[in-house]
Amino acid sequence: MSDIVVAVDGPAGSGKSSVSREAARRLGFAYLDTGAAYRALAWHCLDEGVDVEDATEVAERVAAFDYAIGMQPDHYFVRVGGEDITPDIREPRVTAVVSAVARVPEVRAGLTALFRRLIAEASEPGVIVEGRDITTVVAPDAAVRVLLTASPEARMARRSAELSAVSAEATAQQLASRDAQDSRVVDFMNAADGVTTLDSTDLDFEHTVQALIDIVRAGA
Ligand SMILES: Nc1ncnc2c1ncn2[C@@H]1O[C@H](COP(=O)(O)OP(=O)(O)OP(=O)(O)O)[C@@H](O)[C@H]1O
Ligand SMILES: Nc1ccn([C@@H]2O[C@H](COP(=O)(O)O)[C@@H](O)[C@H]2O)c(=O)n1
Repeated sequence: MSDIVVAVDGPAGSGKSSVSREAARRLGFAYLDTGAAYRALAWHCLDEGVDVEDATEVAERVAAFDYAIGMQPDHYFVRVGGEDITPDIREPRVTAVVSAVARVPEVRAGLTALFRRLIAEASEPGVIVEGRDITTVVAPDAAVRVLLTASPEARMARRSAELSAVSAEATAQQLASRDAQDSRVVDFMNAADGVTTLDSTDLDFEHTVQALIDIVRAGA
């Protein structure tokens, strides 16, 4: 079991995955991308022809969800039923439905239990866990708790730069719509008590990684 748990939450495009993964790599920590599990379950529902708006049907898929994720920063993978679906979970068709899957209470309970098990099983000296409800629900007792934010304009510009095939307007609309849907389920826009806010609006990637590492070293 890791001695140091670092919980990182924040809105879409704030840099949670990329910054957490790089900080974990430099610290020699494990890294857990929790959004990948919600995405993988959404992918699985689409693959099986499940109506993602039918909460009962979606909930039925959680108990037997055969999921595996790589937690080493340099060996990241996502598998369902042994099939590697690492790139597939980022497809727009998955992103479009993941919030509907993530709002089902049985899904949240099942995946929260899975995340806690994965955190407990990590053997590295520390683990950085990122998502939307890590500081408040999954690991509220984490040694270090961070809300990674950036202005909507900065987040949209960063996401647009990644998705050259999609218009900036469409990207902005998708990001805002996902944040709006997800905010109905968990509050990741405001730091809970004891959570440190890291605003990367005016920081480049390198400075943001360094700022997170500094927070970890000061708090652990
Ligand atoms: N401080 C920064 N300055 C510039 N670009 C950044 C910064 N932080 C992250 N990025 C870039 O912004 C993009 C979005 O980051 P990332 O995918 O890590 O966000 P996220 O919060 O995990 O998003 P989502 O919740 O939608 O998965 C990536 O291309 C990443 O490299
Ligand atoms: N702790 C979490 C993490 C994610 N979600 C849901 O999954 C979606 C995808 O997350 P990404 O970080 O990969 O973008 C996200 O939009 C949420 O619907 C969650 O609910 N809780």
